[in-house]
Amino acid sequence: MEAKITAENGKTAIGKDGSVAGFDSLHRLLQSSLPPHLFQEASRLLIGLNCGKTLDSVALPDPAKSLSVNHDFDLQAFSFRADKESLREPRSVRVGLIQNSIALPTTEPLLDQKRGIFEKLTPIIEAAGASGVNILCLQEAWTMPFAFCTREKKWCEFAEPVDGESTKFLQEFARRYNMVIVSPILERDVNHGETLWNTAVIIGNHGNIIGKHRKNHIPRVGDFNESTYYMEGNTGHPVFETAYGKIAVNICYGRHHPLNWLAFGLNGAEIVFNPSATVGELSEPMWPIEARNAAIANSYFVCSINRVGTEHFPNPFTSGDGKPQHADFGHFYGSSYVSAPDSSCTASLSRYRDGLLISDMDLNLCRQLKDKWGFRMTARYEIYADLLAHYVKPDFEPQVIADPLLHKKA
Ligand SMILES: NC(=O)NCCC(=O)O
Repeated sequence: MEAKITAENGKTAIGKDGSVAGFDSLHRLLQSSLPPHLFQEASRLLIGLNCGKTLDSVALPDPAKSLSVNHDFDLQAFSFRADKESLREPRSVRVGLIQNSIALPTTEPLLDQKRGIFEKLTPIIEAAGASGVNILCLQEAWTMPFAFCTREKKWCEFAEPVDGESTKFLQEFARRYNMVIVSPILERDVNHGETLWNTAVIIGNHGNIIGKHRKNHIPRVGDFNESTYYMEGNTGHPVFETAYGKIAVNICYGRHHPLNWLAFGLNGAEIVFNPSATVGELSEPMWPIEARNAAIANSYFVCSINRVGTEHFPNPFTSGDGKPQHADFGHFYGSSYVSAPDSSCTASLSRYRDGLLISDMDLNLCRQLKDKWGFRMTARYEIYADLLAHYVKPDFEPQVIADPLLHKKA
């Protein structure tokens, strides 16, 4: 495709459809615009090298490819290597991430909207199953539009108990494909007064529910009025030991909190999923950095997922910034990707199309990076524990040593 780049003087080249000047992603734009040797160099600088080489793409089986063509979703697959070890076998796992737009307008009956998403996701989950994915993760609050900008309470009807309809829907696939599935939903806790939480349900590869994790950090930024709906999570930083490795879930806004990432690492996570819902104007420059940095700092893989498209709501709302009322959040820019502990990462999925990103990873890479860089050994946790223990007390005073000359009269 010809590049139609129109960005000038700070004007954006993002198309109405959410494309980058007609391309699915920045990566695709560069690939199409640069001569191959320059693209290779740009790629090396932008997404790094894994064990000294560019990531290999992985050939997927024909049924998966046909599903992506017939149901119009982006399908990409990559493979991360690790060095061969003498005393341990490779620990290879195939991970799948799904990003998608909603299926029906937000004005349709809620049940139709939810079932529409189930229907839309079915071929994408089947493509993951046909590709032999071991662990699959969906996007944040995947069963519903991301209505938390509206502050209207009718959207609470989408909330489900951990063993509700969406879990039952996914348990079938988990059993059929021997696949662990991470399912981020709006949870209704029926045993505690029907309270609401933003929760990831972990479904084991036998269709069993292994456990759940509730989002720790809730945004109070822009139109993200999520604190109107549910409370800060109370499940700590659990790591789930699955048939395919130790996994954890850092839900969306938690990615801005380095200690949140650290805590999952301290509990032994090898892969941390970051199912998200975030929009271009707010966070797009942060998106390629934060998860990748977390993967490096904590010697684990991070799988970042963002939803796709612009969701319009029936009633307009304001953002408290003096700007005119509006009825959408802005564009959810997709761009799901995987980061490895050696600082390499995959190209991202489309900025505007539904997609399935598959990544093979040898989990031995986590310990290899710990041995190489020694971040855990050099971390000096005790001095930070001491600082934090003081900081949370009301009588804390910052350790500031002022230049005595600063306050002397001339
Ligand atoms: N869903 C959510 O927490 N979004 C907050 C916005 C952001 O973190 O980019």
